[in-house]
This record gives sequence, structure tokens and C-alpha cells, in this order.
Amino acid sequence: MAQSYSTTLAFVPFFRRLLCAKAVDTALFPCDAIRNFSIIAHIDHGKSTLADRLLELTGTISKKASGSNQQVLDKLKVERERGITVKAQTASMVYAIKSQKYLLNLIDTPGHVDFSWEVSRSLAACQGALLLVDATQGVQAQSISVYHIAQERGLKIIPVINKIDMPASQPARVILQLESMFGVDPVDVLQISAKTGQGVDAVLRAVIERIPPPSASAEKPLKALLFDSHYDRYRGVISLVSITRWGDSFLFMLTGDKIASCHTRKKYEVQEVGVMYPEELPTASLRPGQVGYIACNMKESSEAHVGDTLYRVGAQVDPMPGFRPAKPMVYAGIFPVDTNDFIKLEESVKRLTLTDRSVSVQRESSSALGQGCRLGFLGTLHMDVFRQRLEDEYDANIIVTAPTVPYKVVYKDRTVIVSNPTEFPDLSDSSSGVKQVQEPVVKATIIVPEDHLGEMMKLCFAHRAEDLDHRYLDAGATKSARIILTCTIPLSEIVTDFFDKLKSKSSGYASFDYEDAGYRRSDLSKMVFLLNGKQVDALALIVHRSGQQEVGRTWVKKLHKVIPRQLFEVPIQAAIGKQIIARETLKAMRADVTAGLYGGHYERKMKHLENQKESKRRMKRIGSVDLPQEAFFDILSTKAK
Ligand SMILES: Nc1nc2c(ncn2[C@@H]2O[C@H](COP(=O)(O)OP(=O)(O)OP(=O)(O)O)[C@@H](O)[C@H]2O)c(=O)[nH]1
Repeated sequence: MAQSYSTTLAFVPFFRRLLCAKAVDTALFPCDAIRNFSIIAHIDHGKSTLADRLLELTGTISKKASGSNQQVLDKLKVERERGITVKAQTASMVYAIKSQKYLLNLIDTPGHVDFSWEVSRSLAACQGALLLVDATQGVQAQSISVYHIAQERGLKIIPVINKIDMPASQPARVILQLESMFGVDPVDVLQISAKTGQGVDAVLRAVIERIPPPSASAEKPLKALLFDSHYDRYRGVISLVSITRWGDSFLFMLTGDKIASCHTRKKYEVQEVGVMYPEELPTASLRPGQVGYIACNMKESSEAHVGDTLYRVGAQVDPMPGFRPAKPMVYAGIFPVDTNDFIKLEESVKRLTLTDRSVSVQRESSSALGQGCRLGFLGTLHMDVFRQRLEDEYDANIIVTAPTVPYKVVYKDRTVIVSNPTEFPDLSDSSSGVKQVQEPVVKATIIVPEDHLGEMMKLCFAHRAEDLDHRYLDAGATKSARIILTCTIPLSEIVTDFFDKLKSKSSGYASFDYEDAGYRRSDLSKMVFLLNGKQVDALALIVHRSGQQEVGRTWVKKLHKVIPRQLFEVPIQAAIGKQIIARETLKAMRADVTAGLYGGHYERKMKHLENQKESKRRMKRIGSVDLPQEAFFDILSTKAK
């Protein structure tokens, strides 16, 4: 079986190359003729549009293909629907200056804070970055964070102001911001319109002239950094690699080469190598300094470790420093709507996490929802995108529980991270042995016009922010100056509706970014909900003392609204430990569905009983209370907002 799989694979590159109209001869590009770069920017500042223009200008895609600004690198359905990039994409281009041809490898990165791990991973394969700033909006919160990530990696940064075709653009003002924030020399700033193409050829020239080529050493054995991967149903795992060293007399990498992984020590035979052009384009080899893909007989998603070093079998190599593992900020349970679908769901999650390595996965079981997975995400948008991808790409029908952050519970002799409210101890029980509880906090950066500063400060205080500080972003601006506001704020406060409130209270002008700032001691407790005295595990919450009453009252009211009346009276309660915080009572109803049908209508009576049986099948039974699946869905989806 395994043999026939790899035999089939061996023929694939040959046929695929025959089918490809375009060809790239990687042998023509020594290190000096290669540039690996990325586009980094705040969300919506135009990265994908610029990528389209670059691909078009270099003839990689036709004008027709990108004519409708279709953003060819945003390949996922979720990206096209939401107009955001969630997954970094790689594309190679060939561009000539004075008859010298260059191979340019572009890595398009996501802009949203939740995907910054993708950004730092992609930058590992680059030597330079275009820092793109919208001429109408200026430097925003995410521009600052991506700039720092690129600077820490020692990349050559080219500042580019985009959207200069717009009437509201203020390039001179943005140049001042770039100068005061990042110490950029104004003469280095390029001004373009990615939409019309104005100035874009200067970007290509700057990439070649200002970004250094990748370095390759002739002494060291060859190594390839695996920086991304995806799964192909027919060819198994496809790994994106950046070839960093070589020294063998062989050309790396060729079909048939034997390679091994530093991480797993497993060996593979290379079945196909190629570049992303922007789709996979098989090439004869992949050479030092180049970025491309490898298909080898890697069958399991779990074998491709992002950050792994691949090397030629027999060589002695030290692994390259891998990537900082992604640190989940938000956890949620994912359960199949039909409990029989768990195995299928687990397999889909496994496949999807191959294209998104920042998601952590554990099994979870709930008395109300059955068997499921507890997943860790980098933020709530990330969680929502993952849910949508499971539904779009794997046809999954799922329930997602409310997001929660990882808390630290400190006992006398150990500290435990709790990312599932059901596992949070009852602190009112003196025998719990808990010394203190800590919650994760983040350092938030908000950029906002001066007029909205008061509202923003109020919002931050309402969300338990501390250490508020602010300063002017536009040095010397006389009107509508912008402020950078920083504070530390509990992560749990921003995973709910903080961002929506921030946008509405600033009329859409505020931009927001955050970074991990460790843990701080906090007065938290577990709130549970009881239906007729029976606890519903999937609904438990961890709340701060200041919000207990309000949260308790709001939730019992919502539950009261969505739970259908039963044959008996049902108390709905919110409790902390043994103390009931809030209560609503669901009145009893008569449910004899056949009561209105008198003798003789046997068929009608049977049909009613059948209907009742079918809806019972879709009920979740919590103690003596029957909860329709839809009600559960309602509760959890309102709760997740
Ligand atoms: N007028 C004008 N609009 C532009 C220009 N560049 C991009 N846009 C528009 O700005 C919007 C955002 O552009 P994208 O290319 O999707 O931005 P992005 O940075 O890739 O967005 P994310 O991937 O979500 O971070 C789109 O509606 C583009 O058409 C430009 O130079 N001029």
C-alpha cells in the first residue's frame, strides 16, 4: 500500500511539469539573484492588493486574473468572504533589471493581531520586509507591532505609503509619523497606489537594491527550514521550505533525494520540488537561498513540524533554532452536533491544524455535549475563522462553547493552568487548598484621535485596565492629533466584546493591538448554572468578583428565554459555590400532544407521537430537563459573543 502510494507520487511531477505552461529554471538563480521578502502592515492597509500588482508586473499572473482586484493570494473561502488574510502565502516571481534576472520570493502575511504568529513564522524565511502604511489612516497599532517583529529578526525594512490615489491621503503626515515612530529617513519612503499600480515598479527595484540576498555557506552541509505545510489528498504533506545552506556537490533538492527530519529523525524520499508561482510549479531543483515546496512521502500531518530542519541523509547537522511555539490565548470546546460524528470531527480538526499550527488540541468530554475537543486559539477572530474553516472545508456541524482564557491556580505545592471552567476549583470550599488565582493580562496599545481619548479611557477602566498612559503620535500636529494609549488589561476582558465597543465608541477610528504581559493575581470564581438543581457543565464560567451579580442575572434571564417550558416547573439558577447569585423560574406547561385529538383519529395521533419522538431524539437531557439541541446552540452562541 505504502509502496504504491509513493510510486504514484513519483510520476506526478513529470506529468505536472508537462501540463505547466510556465517554467522556472532555478539553476539560473544563485543566491545573489534571490530576494526573500514579506509585506507587513496593519489590517486592510493593502498587502494583498500590492501582492497582486507585484505578481502582475512580473508577469506571474495576467492582468486579467487580477483585474478585478481579486487578491490571488487570499486562497481560502473564509479569506475571500471576510476580505482578510488569515494564512501567510508564498509566491515566487521573476523580474529583470538591466537584463539581470532575479527570483523574488514574496510571503504575504495576515494583518490581524490574532495571526501575528503566522507573521513571525513567515519572516523567518525572509531577509527584508515592505512596511505598508495606508496614506489615509497613517501608522496604526498593528503597524507598530509588525515593525518590531521584523526589526527583532534583523530584516531590512522598506517603508511604503499606500493608497496615495485616495483624496483623503496625507502622505506628508504619514512620513512624519514614520520618522518619529521608527526613525525612518524620509528619503527612503516610497509612495504608491497598489490599486492603480502607481509607483509599484519602484517597489520591485527597492526590493532588489535594498534587501540583501540570502546568505549560503559553502562549508556547512545543506539544511532546509520547514516553515509551513499543508495537506494534499493525493500527495500527502506538502512542506514549504527555505533552503539555507549547502555544501554538497549535489544540487539541492532533487527528486529522488533522501532527506531526514531533525525533529522526528524519520527519512523520506523527495518526490517533487518546486516553487509557488503562485500555484505549485514543479522545478528541476531547489537551490541554496531559495524558497519553495517539497512533496516527499510524508503521509501523516503530525510528521511536519513547523520550525523543523530537514537535511540530506548521512550529513551531520545541528538543527536550526525553531520557532517560538504559539501560545494559545483563548480556549473553547468544539463538539459535533450529532454525537456520532466525533471521530470524523477529530480527523477534520487534525487535518486543519496542519495548515494552522498555532491551534492546540486536546480531547474533552462533557456530560451535556458528549465527546469533543478543547482547542486553544490565538484570539477570538482566530477561533471564529477556524470554526468557519471546519464548516466550509470539512462540512462539520458543530457547537462551539464560550471562549475562556488560561488561568493559573496556585496551590501550596504546585501551580495548575486551567483552561476549562469545569476544572476550575470551588474557592468557597476551604479544603480546596488554593493559595491564589491569577489571570493572564496583556499590554494593550490603542491609537485613537485625541477627541475620543476620554471615551477610550472610560472603556479601559470599565474593563479593569491598569497602568494607563498616553502620548501624542503625531509630533507637532495642530488638528485631529492622534494619541497612543497604553494599559495593562485582563485578557478575559478583551476576548468578549471589547473590540466592538472600542470601534463603536471611537466611530471606527481606534486601532488596537496587544501583547502578552504575563499574569496577575485576581479575585475570580467559578459560576455554574443549574437547571432544576442539576449543573450544566458546558455553561460554567469564570468571573471576576466585580461582575458576578450582573453576569449571573443576565445569564439566567437569557436561559429563561431560550429553554422551552417543561411538564414541571424548572428553577434556573446561577451559583458561586453554594451561594445562589440569581434565579428565574420557568413555569410548567401541559405537553400532552395528543390531548386535542379525540378518538378515531388514530393516524393523526400516531403522527403527533412520532413527531414528539423525533424532537426528543434531538434533545439534550440535563437531569430531568430536556433541552433541544437548538436551544443549546442559542445559549452557547449568545454566550460566545
Ligand atoms: N483606493 C485604494 N484602495 C486600495 C489600495 N490598496 C488597497 N486598497 C483597498 O483596500 C482594501 C484592503 O486591501 P487588502 O489588500 O485586502 O488589504 P490587506 O492588508 O491585505 O488586508 P488583510 O489581509 O485583511 O490584512 C481593499 O478594499 C482594497 O481594494 C490603494 O492603493 N488605493
